[in-house]
Order: sequence, then C-alpha cells, then structure tokens
Amino acid sequence: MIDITLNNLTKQYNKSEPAVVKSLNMTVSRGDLVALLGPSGCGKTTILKMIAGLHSVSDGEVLFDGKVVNHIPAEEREVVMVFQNSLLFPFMTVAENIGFGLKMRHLGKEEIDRRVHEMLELIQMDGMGERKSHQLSGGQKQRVALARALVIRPQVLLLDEPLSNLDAYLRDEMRDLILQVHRDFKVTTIFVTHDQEEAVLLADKVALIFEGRLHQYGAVRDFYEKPQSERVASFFGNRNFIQGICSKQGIETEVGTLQSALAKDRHGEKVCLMIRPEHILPEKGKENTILCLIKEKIYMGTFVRYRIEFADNLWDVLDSPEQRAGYDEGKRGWFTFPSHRIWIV
Ligand SMILES: Nc1ncnc2c1ncn2[C@@H]1O[C@H](COP(=O)(O)OP(=O)(O)OP(=O)(O)O)[C@@H](O)[C@H]1O
Repeated sequence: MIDITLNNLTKQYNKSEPAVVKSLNMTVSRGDLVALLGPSGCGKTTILKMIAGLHSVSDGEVLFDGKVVNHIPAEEREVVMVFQNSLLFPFMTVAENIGFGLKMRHLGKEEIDRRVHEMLELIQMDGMGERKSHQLSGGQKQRVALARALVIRPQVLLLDEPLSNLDAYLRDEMRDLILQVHRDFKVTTIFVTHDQEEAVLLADKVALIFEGRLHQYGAVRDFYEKPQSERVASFFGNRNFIQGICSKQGIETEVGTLQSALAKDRHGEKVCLMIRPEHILPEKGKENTILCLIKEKIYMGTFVRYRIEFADNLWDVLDSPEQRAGYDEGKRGWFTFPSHRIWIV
C-alpha cells in the first residue's frame, strides 16, 4: 500500500488549447478507495493515466509515498489500470490471460499455476480456466481483467468506470468483488466515474472534478450534507435552493424569514440555502413553513416524491409511502423543514 499525492498536477495536451487538468492538489492515503467523479470530458481518465505513467505530466508532480515518480516508466510503478472494456487476449485461455503478467516476469510454472488458481477462486470462476474469452459473459470478462491486473500484486489499482455497463445484479456482484479485493489485497484504489451513484456505492472518499479542477474532496456523506457550492450540491441530485440575506431575525427570503443557526454572525451576507428533499416534511410546522403547489406526486415504492412549486422555485420532497399528509397533485399544501436542516452552500 502506498500514499499517492498529486501536487499542482497539470495536463495540457495541445499548446494552443487550455489545460484539461489544472493544478490539481490531493492526497489519496494508503489503502483508501477513492472515486474521481465528474461529467464526461472533465479530465478524470487523464488524471488516472498520469498516475499510471501512461501519460506524461505537463506540470506539477505525482508522488508515491512522498517520492516524485514523474519520470518513472509505467511498468516500474507497481500500478495497474483496468479499463472499462479491457480486452482479454482472444487466443489465450482465461488462465493464460490471468497468468500473462507473471510469465512476463519470468516466474516458474508452479508459482504461476498457484497464483492463477488463487485468482480464479477469488473471482469465483474456478473450473473456467480453460475457457477462451468468447466463451465468457461480459461480467466474467470484466472479472478476468481484474484478476489479470491483481495477480502481479500491485501497490495501486486504477479502475475506469468499473460498474458501468453492468445490469443491477452484476453491478452488485462487481461491487462486492472490488470491495473484497480492496480489503484482502490492501491496495490503494482509485476509480473514475461520471456516475454519482457508482461513486457513492463504492468509494470511501470522492473527488469531484469540473473542467479539470477539484471542487470538493472528502467523505461521501459530506457531499450530501455539506456541499461546498451549489454546483456540487446539484451534481449530487439536489435542486432545493433559495437565496437569502442574513439578518438579526434569521434569513430573509422571498417566502419570509427562515430560521437557521448558521445565519448567526453573518448579518448582511447574501447566502444560498440548501434543504435536502428528505428533510422537508409535508405538514405545517412552527418555523420555516411554506405553502406550495403540488406540481407532481410520484409513488416510487419505498418513498413518495413530490415536486412542489412556490414563488418560482421548484423543489423536490421525499416522503414515506404512508404519505402522512396525502397531498394531491394540483392542490396546495404546507411543507416545513427544521432550522438545523438548512445548509448554507
Ligand atoms: N490523447 C489526447 N490528446 C488530446 N486531447 C485529449 C487526449 N485525451 C483526452 N483528451 C481531451 O482531454 C479532455 C479530458 O478527457 P478525459 O478522457 O480525461 O476526460 P474524462 O473525464 O475521463 O471523460 P469521460 O468520462 O468521457 O471518459 C477531453 O476534452 C478530451 O477530448
């Protein structure tokens, strides 16, 4: 296991175009499982490839355990990268595919057989070692690709969209396998994804990237509860924002004065408030109560989602399936949220 530090890491592919990764600073501690999350084209794969040594660094540094590795070639970095559609060698069996890296390192046949067998057990494909890649399902190919990467016992595992393109069942299986691998092999792991759900399902920590810049880095929970900007909150599915100005009485908004302890000591400051959908109750409360038009009501099985409108704002509310208030579409209803549930972004 090693620590990875990115120090002002920058990548500019073409001099005539802006950098695609811009002065990125972050540390992935040994044994962490980190998601690089962001929309398509924000530079995630480029970052991963610079860590792997597959792309040069335009400026800044990649450090492994405090040592700069910028000039160390990919094959000497003890890093493996598994691509989304990692191709297996079609002319080789599953076992030969998995053992390939060990053969290249000139290990003896017995040792190779033993470690390949270990890997086949790990990916629950014992007995399938003699199959060729065309005889495998998509999920099995992905597991073999992971085993082929891990068999050389790398210090760092880099994964490109590991759960994408898998149906719900295979997604859970692959997730369990990656978590097991991470635990058993104690390997520092970074994966890239554009899918917030994939990041949340798998990662301990998330690094959210927009246009090559790091916008927030930390525990998954903080992205929901303490997003650092409206953009970060929106990316995590939140649409409940309202602008206000802090005053002695609370926060003055277009729907009246809202109460929040966070407004204290911020008199006169303009703020953007966020309230999560599950923290809004469909009832008339003592404070922070708004009368809204029910634009939409959808029964989702485990919860009911209201889309509510007030003073040009469109918010989401999640309620239990028992629907305490039982508001109907097209009608008006009271909603409230406790002051400690307001977050200032
Ligand atoms: N080899 C390259 N030469 C020039 N530009 C490149 C190269 N590779 C990537 N880019 C550009 O760099 C930007 C970031 O690409 P990158 O693949 O790192 O993004 P990403 O966040 O991983 O996207 P996606 O989720 O779609 O894979 C894009 O604008 C892309 O066109």
